[in-house]
Amino acid sequence: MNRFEKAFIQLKENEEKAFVPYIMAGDGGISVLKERLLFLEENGATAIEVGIPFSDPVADGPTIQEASQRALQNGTTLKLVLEELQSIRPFIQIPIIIMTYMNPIYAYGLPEFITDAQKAGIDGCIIPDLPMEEENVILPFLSNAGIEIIRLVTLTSPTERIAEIAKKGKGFLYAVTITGITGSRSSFQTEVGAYLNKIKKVSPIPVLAGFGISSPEHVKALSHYCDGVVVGSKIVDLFHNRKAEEIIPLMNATKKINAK
Ligand SMILES: O=P(O)(O)OC[C@@H](O)[C@@H](O)c1c[nH]c2ccccc12
Repeated sequence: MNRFEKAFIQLKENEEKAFVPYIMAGDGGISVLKERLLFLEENGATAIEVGIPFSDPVADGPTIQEASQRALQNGTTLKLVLEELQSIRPFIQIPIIIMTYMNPIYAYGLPEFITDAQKAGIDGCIIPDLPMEEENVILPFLSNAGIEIIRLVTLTSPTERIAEIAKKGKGFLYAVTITGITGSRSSFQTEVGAYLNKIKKVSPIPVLAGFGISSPEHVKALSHYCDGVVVGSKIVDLFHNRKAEEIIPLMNATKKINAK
């Protein structure tokens, strides 16, 4: 049983929904990564997405683009992050997911990336610019290393494609809730509930909603239709502005006591 399966069984037993925060590694310096991961785990994160800074994050909005720039200016590299995660791994029990584009992996060297990600104890990867049709460049190596690909589906994905993608994974399915890039939003398209219900019907693995989620109300509303949420920009913003305590009510919105 991998860490994802353990995490989701725990959620089911606690009758809670998943909360997966995203942070940018190296934003605030690589030295704060451990304390931020510990803080998120201690406050109820189901798993954590660790972003690798990149000069051309095409799927990211301004908040994460700026975090990426700060991390790059701090001298953050994929190698540095994997080394730091290897030293942090023994202290963190929940799944750790690397969020990176393909370019940093190619620049690092695919075999070396797989070796070092496995040494770091990474459980999953989100690679937004790797469509399912092109996965075979890396999937066999990740599978051998016990690393899951967390796949994305979007509002415009046909149902058959959603079903096909959902059947390939073992971690969770990432349902993107808006047509566009990452970044906190004030509202969602009305059909997002029906969209999440449709995905839940065809997915054998947990479905998490992500993009634009930035308040406890959003967390409750969207996790009603699926197995939980991913929150990135809001978390990046709160850490950057030294308001980490405001992350706690966001996470608590997925807890049983709040689930109305
Ligand atoms: O920032 P938001 O709107 O809360 O969305 C989550 C997102 O940041 C995180 O999952 C992520 C960061 N970069 C990405 C690129 C593609 C897909 C997902 C991501």
